[in-house]
Amino acid sequence: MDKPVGQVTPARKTDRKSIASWDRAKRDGEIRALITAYDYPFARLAQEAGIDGILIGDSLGMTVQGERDTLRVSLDQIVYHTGLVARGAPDCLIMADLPFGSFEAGPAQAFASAAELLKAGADVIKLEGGAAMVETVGFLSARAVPVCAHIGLTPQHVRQFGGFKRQGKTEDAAARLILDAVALAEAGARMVLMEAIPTPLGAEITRRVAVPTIGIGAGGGTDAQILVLHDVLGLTGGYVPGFARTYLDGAGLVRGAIGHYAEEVRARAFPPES
Ligand SMILES: Nc1nc(=O)c2c([nH]1)NC[C@@H]1CN(c3ccc(C(=O)N[C@@H](CCC(=O)O)C(=O)O)cc3)CN21
Ligand SMILES: CC(C)C(=O)C(=O)O
Ligand SMILES: [Mg+2]
Repeated sequence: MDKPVGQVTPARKTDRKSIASWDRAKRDGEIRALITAYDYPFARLAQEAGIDGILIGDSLGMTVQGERDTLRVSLDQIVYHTGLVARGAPDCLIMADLPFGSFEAGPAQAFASAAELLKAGADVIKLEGGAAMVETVGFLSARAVPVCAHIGLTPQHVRQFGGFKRQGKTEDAAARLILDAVALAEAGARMVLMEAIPTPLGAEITRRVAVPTIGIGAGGGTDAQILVLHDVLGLTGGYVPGFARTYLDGAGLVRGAIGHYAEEVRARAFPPES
């Protein structure tokens, strides 16, 4: 860690909320950083720390709800958490996940769900899927909904994949992901997020699409990086993907503080005598 805990980076003046600013950053070769967050205090801290964008990810099913996958997260839950995060980080790009079951039935279902997320404060909605989602992405894009297309390891496909498995490992699979990314961008996607794919493939897709790319476990060749908040802070109870980096022993700090408080109560050191 370079900085003491609690030190606040001065607010960044550069525009990081408008999608146009992300296009500009790609053009200028300026890399950007996103993180997930699910509530007001962490969103506020992320903005103060100078993060460019915040994702209200359906990973909250795992990090916040303690589930083993993301499948049971509801649209209402993402709407609720998006409101909290948007209030905490008004200067960051706010991206919200369309959860499993809220968009796959067709473009009309996707639009109704996406509209709820924009009303809750999202600047961009993210949906998982490749070629199968091209029509939906076109429909949303023509109707005022900025879309980020999520390809590669799409956790909502965990049953189909048979686990959280890295994608794009064969030449065929890599070629298909390139075609998917190009088709999604041509259909109107304003961003493409790639998860758990080989580094050269992440770089190749970044060159092939005009829109900004975001990578997680996709190597250093993407226009932006994203990680899950609880992994960064050392708060994830359970499996942390190998590509994540933990910058803080959050679990140790929190356990220590709560333990200290409980100890003082038992020792009658808290509350103080009045
Ligand atoms: N805490 C947390 N961090 C994340 O980054 C994250 C979540 N949760 N939940 C939703 C998805 C799932 N993620 C993952 C999970 C595993 C791999 C991975 O690389 N898996 C190994 C082993 C898979 C296996 O068990 O066979 C691989 O080599 O494929 C990648 C992304 C990323 N996302
Ligand atoms: C891991 C990121 C990309 C995500 O989709 C989430 O947090 O739900
Ligand atoms: Mg997600």
